[in-house]
Amino acid sequence: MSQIPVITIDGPSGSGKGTVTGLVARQLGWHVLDSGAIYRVLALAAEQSGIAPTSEAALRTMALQLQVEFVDGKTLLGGADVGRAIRTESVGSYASQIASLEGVREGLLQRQRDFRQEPGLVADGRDMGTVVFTDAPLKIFLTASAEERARRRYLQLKEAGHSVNLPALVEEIRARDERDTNREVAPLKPADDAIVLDSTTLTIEQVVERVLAEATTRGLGS
Ligand SMILES: Nc1ncnc2c1ncn2[C@@H]1O[C@H](COP(=O)(O)OP(=O)(O)OP(=O)(O)O)[C@@H](O)[C@H]1O
Ligand SMILES: Nc1ccn([C@H]2C[C@H](O)[C@@H](COP(=O)(O)O)O2)c(=O)n1
Repeated sequence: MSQIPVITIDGPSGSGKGTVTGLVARQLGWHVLDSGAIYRVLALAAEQSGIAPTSEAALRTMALQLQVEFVDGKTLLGGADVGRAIRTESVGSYASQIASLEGVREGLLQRQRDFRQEPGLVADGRDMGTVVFTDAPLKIFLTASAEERARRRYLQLKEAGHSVNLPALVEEIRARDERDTNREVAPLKPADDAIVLDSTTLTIEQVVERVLAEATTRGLGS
């Protein structure tokens, strides 16, 4: 397998993976893979085409042909900017449903591995350490309580101008955890060799500092 280094950051929704991934990658000068964004774009495309979240064969074909690009901080689907549209809880929930299908995961696997480019990659998702980059020299499993994650998501969505309801968000996050953790294919769980970090009472800076310290210990990014 490739020797290009990868740091995997897996964990449940709202644990801070995306934020920490971006900051760690910036500090190291590495690339970023937001694998959840790819699942979300597929979910949006499927919704728009009226494909049911259970239509595995159609979703696998769509996964293999998906015209998704990440350009200058924008997420493009067939050239259209869908960065805002994919961030709703409804698309997140649809993404979580289709992500339980083996055909969908297979259809997206190589696309994710192609992000492994010099000088290195920080990969954010649910199965980065357990399936996609099993040989990563540093694997982090980032978590936080469901209430704290819902609170963070509430503030984030409100700030982005979405109308939100905190108790509904807690329920939504719990339902998504349940689906992501209990699915048969690539369930959300720490890799055996992952470092588990609970960020419930940590600031973003503290989490980033800890990840960078673990990277330094392994001689990464120096
Ligand atoms: N340690 C932290 N303390 C406080 N707020 C945080 C912390 N980590 C992340 N946040 C905030 O929580 C929100 C969710 O974080 P982020 O989007 O990075 O989570 P995520 O795990 O990538 O979620 P998802 O998997 O659903 O995309 C953001 O607004 C972020 O600024
Ligand atoms: N590697 C991944 C990334 C994402 N998913 C699924 C599960 C999530 O509920 C959904 C949206 O991801 P998010 O943007 O919230 O990180 O996509 C997955 O199964 N595997």
